[in-house]
This record gives sequence, C-alpha cells and structure tokens, in this order.
Amino acid sequence: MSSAAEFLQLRYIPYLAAGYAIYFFLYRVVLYPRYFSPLRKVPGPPLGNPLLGHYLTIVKSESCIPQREWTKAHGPVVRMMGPLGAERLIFTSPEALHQIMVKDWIENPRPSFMRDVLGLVAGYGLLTVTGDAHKQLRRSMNPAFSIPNLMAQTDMYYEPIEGLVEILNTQLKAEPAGKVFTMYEWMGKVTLDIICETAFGYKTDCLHNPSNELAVAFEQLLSLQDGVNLAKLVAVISIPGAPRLLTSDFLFRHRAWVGRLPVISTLEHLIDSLHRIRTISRKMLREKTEDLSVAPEDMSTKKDIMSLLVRARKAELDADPSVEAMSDTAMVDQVLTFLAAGHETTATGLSWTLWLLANDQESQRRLREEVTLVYKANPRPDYRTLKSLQWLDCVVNESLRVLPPVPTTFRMADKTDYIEGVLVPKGTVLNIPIRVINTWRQVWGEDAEEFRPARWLTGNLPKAYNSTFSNFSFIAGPHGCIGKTMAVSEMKAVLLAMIANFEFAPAYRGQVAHPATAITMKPEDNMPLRVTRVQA
Ligand code: HEM
Repeated sequence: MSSAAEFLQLRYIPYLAAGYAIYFFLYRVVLYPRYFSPLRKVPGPPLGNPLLGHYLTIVKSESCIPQREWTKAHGPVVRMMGPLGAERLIFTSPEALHQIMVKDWIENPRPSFMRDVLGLVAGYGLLTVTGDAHKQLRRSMNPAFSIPNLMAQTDMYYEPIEGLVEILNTQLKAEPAGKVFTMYEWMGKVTLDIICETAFGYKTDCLHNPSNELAVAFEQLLSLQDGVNLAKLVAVISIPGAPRLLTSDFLFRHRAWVGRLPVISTLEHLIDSLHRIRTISRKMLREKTEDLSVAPEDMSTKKDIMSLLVRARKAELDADPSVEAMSDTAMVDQVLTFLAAGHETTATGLSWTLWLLANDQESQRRLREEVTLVYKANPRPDYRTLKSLQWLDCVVNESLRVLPPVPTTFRMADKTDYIEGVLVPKGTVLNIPIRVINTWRQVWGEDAEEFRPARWLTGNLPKAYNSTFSNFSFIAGPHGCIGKTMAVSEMKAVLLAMIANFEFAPAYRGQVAHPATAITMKPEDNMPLRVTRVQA
C-alpha cells in the first residue's frame, strides 16, 4: 500500500472514532433502551439521565431506599438504568432468587466489577472465584467452619469481649449518668480482635492498643468506605491491569504521586492500607508455617482458620509431593478474605443491633432479663448455651433482617434465559437488594420495616415466610456466607456481655440512623450511643 493511501486511511481514524461515539450515544444510550431493548416493557422508574441513568440516585441515597420505592411502585421485578444505557434488573421473589443464586448459580456469577473490588480489598479468595474453582476452594475451607470447630473456637471470643467490658466499666466509673461512646468504633475493635484470633491465632489486642498496625490499617481502609469513593474505585479498576497495579509494590512506593492526582487522590490511602494489611498477613502466615515445622503436636490443638489450612496443605503435600498445593500468596488471599468479610460485617451488625435496642427499651429490658442469669452463672457461655437463648435469637434475627450489614449484591447473566417470565439478555447485571427482600410487605406485613423481635417467636412467623429467601442477609446457595453460623454466634456472645453489663440509649434527642451506601451498611456517624452501667 502506498504511503498516500496509508495517510488517507489514518486521516479517517478520528472521523471513524467520532462516528462510533455518536452511534454509541444515540443508539446504545438513547434509542436502544427506549425503543429496541427486549427489557423495555419491564416496569420501572423513568429512565433518568441518559449518561448516568439512576447511578447518582443510588450512590447518593441511603442504601437500597430507591430500590425499595421502585419495587413498592412496580412490583418484584424492576428495570433500572446504570451508566451509559446499561440496563439492570432488580429481582426480589423467592422463585427468582432460587434460580439466580441456587439452581443456576454458575450461569449467574458475580459481575467482574464486583469481583475486582472484592479481590482488591478482601483478597482473591472465595469471594472472587466461581464454578469448579469455587467448589474446590469451598470444600477445602468448610472444615474450618464446621460446628465442632466453631464450638471449639467460641472460647476465643471472650478475652476481647472481657477487655471491652472492662474498658467501658473503667470509663463509666465516674459517670453515674452514663457517657456517649461511638459504638461502631468499639464494635470494630472487638470484632477485629476476635477475627484475628479465630482466623490467624494472632492477638491484636487493638482494644487496648489503638495504634496496633493492623487496626490502624483497617481503620484507614474502612474510613474510605462511602458511595462516592466506591463509584471512583469501580471506575479505576475497570481499566485493564489496574486491580493488580493497585496492590503492587511499585505503586505502594510511589503512592504519594497518586495522592497528587485530582479526583482519585484518596487511592493513596487505599494503596497504603492494603499494602500494610497484606504485609502483616504474610508475616502471620510465615510464623504459622514455622510453627508447623517446630511443634506439630501443639498445632493440632490450634483451631484458628490459618492453622487448619496450613495443616491441610502439609497433609496434602506429605501424601503426594507432586500435588499442586496452595501457594503462600493464595493462602494469604484466603485468610485476608475471612479477615475482611468477617470483621466489618459483624461490627456493623452489632452496631445496628445496639441502635435498635437503644430505641426499643422494652426489647432491651427483656433481653437483659434473659441474659443476666446466664452471664452471672458463667460469663463465658459456650456455643450451645448461646444458641439456646430464645429472645437473643429473636433480637439478632430481627436486627439482621431490618438492617442487613450487606444491604445489596449483584450477579451477571452469563447466558440469555428467562427469569421470572422475563427474557434476560446475556450480560445483564442483576441487582439483588437484600434490604428490600428482607422487608417485603407481602411476607412480613404492613410493619415489615419495623424492628419487632417478637415476630421470630415460635408460632409468630408469617404464613408466607420462607426460611431460605425471606431473611436473605447471608444470601443462599453455593455462594451463601460461609461465616454465617460463626457471625451469629459471635454477635450473640458480644451482645450477651454488653446487655448484661450496660444500658444503651440514643445519644441525643431526635437522633436518627445514618446507614452508609457502600459494600457494607456501616453507620456513617460511627453510632454514638449513651451507655450507663447496669445497677447491681
Ligand atoms: C453479620 C455478619 C455477616 C454478614 C451479614 C455476611 C454476609 C454475607 C453475604 C451477603 C455474602 C454473599 C456475598 C455475595 O456473594 O454477594 C457473604 C459471603 C461470604 N462471607 Fe459473610 N457475612 C458475615 C460474616 C462473615 C464472617 C464472620 C465470615 C468469615 C469469617 C464471612 C465470610 C464470608 C465468605 C468467605 C463469603 C464468600 C462465600 C462464597 O462465595 O463461597 N462472613 N457474606
């Protein structure tokens, strides 16, 4: 080809690019969703801003409130719009949830933006793999979450819990009228101490040592959690290679540059905290592996998740040295997943439970009556005792129902298929709004959004209640939360000690809840509550 012809072709590139941009905007963004999409007849709110759809409404509102309004107005399947004409479907009925999350879970994996965000902050582990790789990984993790192992772990909760009781008691000694504590911070510290011990067998004691490296790194990471930062992060990691770059040593060394960039300067703190968390996790893994080589009999008494994984890997290699066992990096990722997935969720659940009890003094009084006798007999009740307390169970179920720590999740249709009578094209993002599902009026009645623990008492559950799909806080199916039983048991152990020792009330008149719109629905104001000592 002559150089003149080449020149002519190059000249057209900007025109072609501009033509494609105009086509894309006019057809994909404006015309397609309005006139051609097979989803155009699915009910939903007006399409909104063509560039951003309902994106801004969602990130700027309290988590799941727009979705709740839309499903109230349009029914259990709703079409909404993402940015640039991307259609999304909201599904809420048990039939649809069964198909998406249980029956066809492999055809409806987590979308890549969600896997990238979770992989970045919580490690490339159970939260990011799917299909056969997930089945295999989950099989190797299940023993760590078996009931016998959880029973053996329960005692590990109590040192941090007793530390917290002691700290609050000390600070309240000279305060007969009580004092305001930001309870989310304290719940974050106690659950971090507990998960570090149960996941790594590592004592952080960040309750007494607020400058603990891991605690500081997590605090920094969690302070970045809000809808706007999440939206920026999703945009950045959609650039190919960005997720790996963000955890690289190179970017860590040059993070100050990132801090100087407009709009995404907060990434500097993200890179910093992720690097610190990974470094500490690697150190803990190294110590575990050395432990294993020197004291095998001691290791068999260790019940933390990492010891179990290290032992399982060694057994696998001993049986067949040619086997491809999990690498150290993969192992760190697995444990990082438990640390991230198990710490903040439980802290958020506990904070909202205290908030709900602070606003329902009768339920709080009844809970105190139930737990005080148990606590006085033994301040370290075992797994079975925690499970047997009826009102405590009602309170935890109801709190997780009305204010679920993970308020929403997503899947992506990997093949074109009918879901609840709607032909869903391959590539459509499916939104599963957990908070909306949990407060569905057709199941829970007119007071569905209110905290009423008594609805969980035997015989009180509504006729339409479905034990798998009506309270969806831990979702269901092969990706259902592996830590569900552990989280519930841990929440009960913390609440029992809190309610037996302290009374909780709102911090000030007219206080309202501020649930954040992020991966977890943490209280944006860190949940100030007035705490007083229970009179003996
Ligand atoms: C109240 C506390 C908790 C809540 C509300 C919660 C909620 C959830 C939800 C909704 C999912 C599904 C996410 C999705 O696929 O979209 C999930 C998955 C997961 N959770 Fe939890 N979680 C809690 C505590 C824990 C704890 C304590 C651990 C571990 C120590 C844990 C570990 C995990 C893991 C590893 C997954 C991924 C499971 C898989 O895909 O196989 N979670 N959790």
